[in-house]
Amino acid sequence: MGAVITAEALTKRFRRPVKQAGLSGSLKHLVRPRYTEVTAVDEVDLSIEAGESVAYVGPNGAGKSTTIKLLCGIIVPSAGRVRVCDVEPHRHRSRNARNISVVFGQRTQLWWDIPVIESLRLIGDIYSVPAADYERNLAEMVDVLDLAPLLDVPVRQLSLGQRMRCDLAAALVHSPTVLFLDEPTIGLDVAVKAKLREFVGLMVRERGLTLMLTSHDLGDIEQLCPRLVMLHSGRVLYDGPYAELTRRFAWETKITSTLAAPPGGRPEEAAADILGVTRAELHDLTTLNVWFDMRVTTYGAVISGIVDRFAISDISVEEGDAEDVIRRLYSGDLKFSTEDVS
Ligand SMILES: Nc1ncnc2c1ncn2[C@@H]1O[C@H](COP(=O)(O)OP(=O)(O)OP(=O)(O)O)[C@@H](O)[C@H]1O
Repeated sequence: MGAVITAEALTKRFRRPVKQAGLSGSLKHLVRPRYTEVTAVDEVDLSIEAGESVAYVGPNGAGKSTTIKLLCGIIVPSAGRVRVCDVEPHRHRSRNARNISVVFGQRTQLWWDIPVIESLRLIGDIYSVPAADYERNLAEMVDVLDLAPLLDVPVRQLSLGQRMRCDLAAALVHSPTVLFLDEPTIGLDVAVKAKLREFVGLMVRERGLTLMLTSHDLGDIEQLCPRLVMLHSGRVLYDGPYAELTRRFAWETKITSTLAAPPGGRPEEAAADILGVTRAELHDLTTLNVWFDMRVTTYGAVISGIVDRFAISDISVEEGDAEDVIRRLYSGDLKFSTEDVS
């Protein structure tokens, strides 16, 4: 099967007003408005095949939501090309809407005051789902998501986990080709998270659903998405297998040393002086954490540098893994060079 989602040099720029603080700032802005331009999505290339599950990750402000909005046709690109199921989303919004579904962990698409089953029926009607397809779809989702006790309950009376299960069912009533999940497991307990992931995985396997997921939850990514697209400042920083992230980015390794006694002077500076060390921190008087770049030095050289400078009673090494890379990406702590940005 061919690509379901394609983006070529997809770019979205926003104009943001520049205002000085206070009343005079607001008045000046009224008289002579000034704007600055923000490039939220910057020449992004993407090609996602039917049935693929892709995690779309990046720190706050990286451009994830803006990309999803472009793919949903809610906003118009400033430059570049985008197609979802052979439709230009912003030009044919309702045709695009038939092919996609979006679930936001923070918001519901169900009607707050009416029973869940009524919402599902309404969605079926809006999308003109044939009655037999609707019944078959509903029966499968009620079964797999264990919805039977919830169908007659108004949405406002549901717990977050119950509501998310219903929201997922609602998203799939019209059998979309593409599902966008935005932080689907935020705030859910471990058991509900597991159930949701299992359900989404099943839909991908059985229905050939194409999944694009944004999540801060590494479990979601690890369990659902073999492929990961990492975004930073609107640009694609990495696009490849989840498993290869470590080789590419986890070159920073940590050595934790327990010092025999609290060191005098400036221990962090002394440690940072060792070739290849990227940073050093002292905790609880005698715990010294040193991070180094595996591409420029070796464990042996760094350990001997530490031993030369400090009296050590214990030492341990912690290699980075994919989880660590993503955690550092989200915290803004991931170090990468401009060559990393494609
Ligand atoms: N309507 C808008 N007007 C002006 N700037 C915007 C608008 N929407 C987004 N931006 C800016 O575009 C950039 C990307 O925002 P976006 O919401 O896509 O990031 P994100 O990766 O989804 O972040 P988060 O994880 O915080 O949701 C940010 O700098 C944001 O301030």
